[in-house]
Amino acid sequence: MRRVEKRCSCTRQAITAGNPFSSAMTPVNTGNDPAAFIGVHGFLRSTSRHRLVHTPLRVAHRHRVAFGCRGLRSKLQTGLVGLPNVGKSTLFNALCEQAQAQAANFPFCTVEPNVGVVAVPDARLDELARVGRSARIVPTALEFVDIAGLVAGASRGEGLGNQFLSNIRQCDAVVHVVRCFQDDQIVHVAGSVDPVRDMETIGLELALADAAQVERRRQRSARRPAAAAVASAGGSAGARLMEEAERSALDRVAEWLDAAVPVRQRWSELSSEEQRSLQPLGLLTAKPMLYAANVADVELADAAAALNTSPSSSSTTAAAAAEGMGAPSPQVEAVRAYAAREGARVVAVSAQVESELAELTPDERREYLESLGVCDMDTVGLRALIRATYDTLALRTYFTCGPEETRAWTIRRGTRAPQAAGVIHSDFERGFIRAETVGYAQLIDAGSLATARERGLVRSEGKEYVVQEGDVMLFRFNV
Ligand SMILES: Nc1ncnc2c1ncn2[C@@H]1O[C@H](COP(=O)(O)OP(=O)(O)OP(=O)(O)O)[C@@H](O)[C@H]1O
Ligand SMILES: [Mg+2]
Repeated sequence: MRRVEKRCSCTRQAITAGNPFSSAMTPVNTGNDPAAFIGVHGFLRSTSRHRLVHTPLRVAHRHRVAFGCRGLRSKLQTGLVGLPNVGKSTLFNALCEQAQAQAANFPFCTVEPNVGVVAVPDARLDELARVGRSARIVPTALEFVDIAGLVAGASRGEGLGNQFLSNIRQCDAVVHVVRCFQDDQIVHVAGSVDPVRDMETIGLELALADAAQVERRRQRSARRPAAAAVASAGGSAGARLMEEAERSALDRVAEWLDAAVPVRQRWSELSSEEQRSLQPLGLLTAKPMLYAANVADVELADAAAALNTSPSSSSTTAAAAAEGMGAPSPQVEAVRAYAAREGARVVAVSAQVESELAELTPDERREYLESLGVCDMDTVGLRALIRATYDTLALRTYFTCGPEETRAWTIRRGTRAPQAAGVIHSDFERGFIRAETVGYAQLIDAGSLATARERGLVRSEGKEYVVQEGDVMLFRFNV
């Protein structure tokens, strides 16, 4: 078995997103029968009244993007957060299958945040492409951001300063990377490996940063003229209500943070006005978060077997034994128990294994993973982490499928059909007429769009339709 030495940066070119499952990017059966295509060419023809369109656009993969340009971002960003030297950049490189971030055995190796585009694995794409005889597959993608390590006191400017907290503020979700691997050669800023202490340290710094932010906001709103006075001076009732919502939200959140409770844990207790009033603050502990337990290579199989059980289960040892795996290490068990108390999800990864896999041929990968006792990479490592991140962000996928391509699109839960169409192009939203829609399972079962139509499975959905996970859609629009 070839073991790969630690990669240094700049040894490989940035490569396209989609490589976590690059086989899915290769063309599938193109077929010769246009009539058999889903979304036949007629859908692309313009008529005087309207056009029917399926995915004419090409995916715009980016390898480096301007950080913090929220208005320009097309993809949701997830920040990799944690203490220095816990493996964030190694994981980031593996996620992006590129060595664009410098990963090395010294704390504060990363200073500027690196941003990479990562394809979201989805086995349904292959099936759809087969049915649609699509020339290619385009998965949907997320952006990951490799953020500098935080240390105790970061909220007061310790370490490399609390500007890194503002890097986290720009993200939509957080993956907290926790070191569970023992290796005397790899420096730990606190001198020993203790994942729960590390989780508390980072959690506390984020809570302190939020508390300071909330306090500043409270002081500012105290300096504002009282709402009643504004109202009597002609201020709108809506503005007054919003101001009241903000005051009460700030009071409640300050109380939770005082007790070191992450805001995300109690977010649903806030009214929708209170939630809206807090949005501009970008509170760090309000962001969806999951833990990535970074384990040693030999621990990966056992850790994954333990952590893939439900976060609320009280013990994983029995579950692991039932799976025929060994018990997880005490570190992994401690991470699982801590996360369970918070109701957070944990995914086992080995940044080291992932970075080594990226250097191997498919046969070598299989051999290496088997030697580690890992049979199914979908349930451990990066694929599991990407999927878990997607779920943590409460995202949904719908598909478009035609001879040119089968493609996955990301929307937030609860998105209506016109806004879902707008993810493809703003014209589709502006001129939305209706969406021809069939569920993924029904389409696969029917074997072709024609058969699905014959069976009455293709519905014509209007502007109020809330797009469901796995919908396959064709948008009819007129601009
Ligand atoms: N699972 C693992 N097992 C063994 N070594 C690992 C593992 N994960 C990461 N490492 C090693 O830990 C060291 C630190 O990794 P890396 O530079 O990715 O940390 P980082 O969290 O990005 O640090 P910083 O915050 O300083 O940027 C590297 O030498 C890397 O090879
Ligand atoms: Mg780093």
